[in-house]
Amino acid sequence: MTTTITITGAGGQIGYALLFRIAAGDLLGPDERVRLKLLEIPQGLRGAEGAALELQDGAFGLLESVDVTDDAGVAFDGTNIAFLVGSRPRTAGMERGDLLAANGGIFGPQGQALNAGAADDVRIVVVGNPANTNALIAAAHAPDIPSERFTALTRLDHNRAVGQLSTLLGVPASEVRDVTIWGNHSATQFPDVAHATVGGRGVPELLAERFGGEVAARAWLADEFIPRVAKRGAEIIEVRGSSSVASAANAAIDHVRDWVHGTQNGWTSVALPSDGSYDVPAGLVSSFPARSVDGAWQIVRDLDLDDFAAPRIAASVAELVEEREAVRTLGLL
Ligand SMILES: NC(=O)C1=CN([C@@H]2O[C@H](COP(=O)(O)OP(=O)(O)OC[C@H]3O[C@@H](n4cnc5c(N)ncnc54)[C@H](O)[C@@H]3O)[C@@H](O)[C@H]2O)C=CC1
Ligand SMILES: O=C([O-])CC(=O)C(=O)O
Repeated sequence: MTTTITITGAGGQIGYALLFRIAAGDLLGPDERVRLKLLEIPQGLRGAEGAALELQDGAFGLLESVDVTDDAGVAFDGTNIAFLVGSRPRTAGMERGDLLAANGGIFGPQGQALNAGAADDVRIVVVGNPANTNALIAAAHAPDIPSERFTALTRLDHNRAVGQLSTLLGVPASEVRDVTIWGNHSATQFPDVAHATVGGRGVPELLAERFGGEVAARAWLADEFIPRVAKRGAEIIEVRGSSSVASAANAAIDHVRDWVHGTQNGWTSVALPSDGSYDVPAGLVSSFPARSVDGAWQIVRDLDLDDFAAPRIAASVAELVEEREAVRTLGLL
């Protein structure tokens, strides 16, 4: 079998990190051949062409072809999986709101091109920020594609939360299960450990042991863990001098691999159009706990939300509603 995969912004940093992992089989496994389609704007084409030359030099056994184009119609024709990465990254001092106007205009035309040419089984993940609202815009321009095929990446936030717990509790990341990122891929997100477990024990209980009581554990969550995870993107920008790249590409691969092959080890976090669960307005692209079953995301339902969680989720959802209003006002929806 061969899968056609489109990567937008393929000449940029995350594109460069993604391409080689996909070609090496990290996305779909060692038996699935891939056809890569690299979309760039004219000024980014040389970067994508250079990456294509290096892909050739990698002599990847699974790589059937690589096409580089600045025409979205060509890039999305027949695509089975689309990574929408291309957009301007945030730089020091910028908040995601600043990116709405700068990047929102990219996703309407790309939604239309996907609608016109993508394969019937297309799966789309938006990485470019502001990712949730960009996915909302793209879905709104693709009436023939089921809206649940449009997702946005909060797996990086999820992995960051798992990484923090793994380090604190001194356990391998693979033992940390059922963490949830709720809401927007922004500083308002709510990384939730209330249902998380390690080795069959609840994380809240383990944190209470570690910090000497439930009150101290909650204080650590509110004052250290949540802001650390939610603002990790800014921390990386400050330390590296540019935004997350390899970890973002890794998360995008985790997201699509689990979508195609099914989630292992509990649930994960995915931003997808709400069906009204947990009082998130229907249609809003918000992050939820989700499992992939038979190739489709299913929101994990009926989790109890206490008075620590509910207002935090509501605050992030309110930000998504504001973003939706802002792009409506800009005429992008
Ligand atoms: N959701 C997430 O967890 C994360 C999202 N990001 C976001 O990912 C995006 C890409 O980041 P980087 O690769 O570091 O940026 P980059 O600037 O290195 O690459 C972006 C590429 O997109 C291209 N591009 C711009 N408009 C395009 C269009 N209309 N069609 C196709 N290509 C287009 C540019 O020419 C450039 O080559 C940024 O928006 C960044 O904020 C970054 C990290 C994590
Ligand atoms: O913070 C940024 O601008 C890049 C990003 O989305 C992240 O690292 O989570």
